[in-house]
Amino acid sequence: MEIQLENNLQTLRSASPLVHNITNYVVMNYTANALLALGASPVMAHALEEVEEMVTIAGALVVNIGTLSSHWVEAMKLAMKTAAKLGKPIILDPVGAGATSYRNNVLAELLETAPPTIIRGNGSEILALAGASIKTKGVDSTVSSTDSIEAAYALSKKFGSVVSVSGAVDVIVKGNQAAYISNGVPLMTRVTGMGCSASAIAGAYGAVVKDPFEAAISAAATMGVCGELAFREAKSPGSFQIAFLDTLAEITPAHLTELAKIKYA
Ligand SMILES: Nc1ncnc2c1ncn2[C@@H]1O[C@H](COP(=O)(O)OP(=O)(O)OP(=O)(O)O)[C@@H](O)[C@H]1O
Ligand SMILES: Cc1ncsc1CCO
Ligand SMILES: [Mg+2]
Repeated sequence: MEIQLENNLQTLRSASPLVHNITNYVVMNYTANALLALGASPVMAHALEEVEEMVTIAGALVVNIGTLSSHWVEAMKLAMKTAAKLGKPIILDPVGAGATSYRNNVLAELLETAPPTIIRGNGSEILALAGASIKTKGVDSTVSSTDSIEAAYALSKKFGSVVSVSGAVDVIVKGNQAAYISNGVPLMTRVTGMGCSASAIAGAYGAVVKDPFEAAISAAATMGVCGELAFREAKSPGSFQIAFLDTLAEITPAHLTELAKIKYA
């Protein structure tokens, strides 16, 4: 399988798609900055009164349940329903799945509302979403991405979604296909919002790349390669956050093909 990493980044930058995010208070600002830095156009909107219109003008919808509450859930459902009707890609980040029963129940409702185009979460979240009785430590994973491959396949088959599991190796699954991306640096787990940015960037690629498997791979490779490049400049959490944003803006398509480590199975 040949992924057009370079073309996809160029297309993202020239199209600058509007990405509609319903995301959490913790990462809202960082996620918007990450999308802008890479070349997309973010909007954060969660009012029930406007999500329908916003999805209509957006290229993709990213739903992140990080700091959910009941009003937001209604807006998430309406936004997902609208995106599905309009054929726009839906990215679901099941933040904290497996930590509380409220999160698990809401996720079940969201999955019933509309099947996501891409589900992007860490190992624990993907296991929990697939129905395993796993206890996620708040929003942090307690298992490796490679321990959730079977869960990722099961979810992909059940919902027809691409499932992207982040970790030391990112595992991306669609049907019977899998891609393994060995980029990134462990420091990425020491700052908040890297996973949420990965999901938002999957939305940006999803808006411009037809095949969601390819979009998810491009997003994970972009995150991982940017992590490695940023780590050349910054070795501590605070400065790394800033260096990572700078790198999203500075990364060239050639960097991606030079540094991305992708294997297919
Ligand atoms: N040990 C690691 N080595 C290299 N890269 C990593 C490692 N762990 C995570 N990453 C990278 O960090 C990014 C975020 O993945 P992570 O699994 O931490 O997401 P997450 O748990 O959903 O994050 P959050 O909820 O805090 O936003 C991904 O791009 C992933 O590839
Ligand atoms: C720390 C945290 N808590 C709820 S959402 C969030 C951001 C990372 O997912
Ligand atoms: Mg996360």
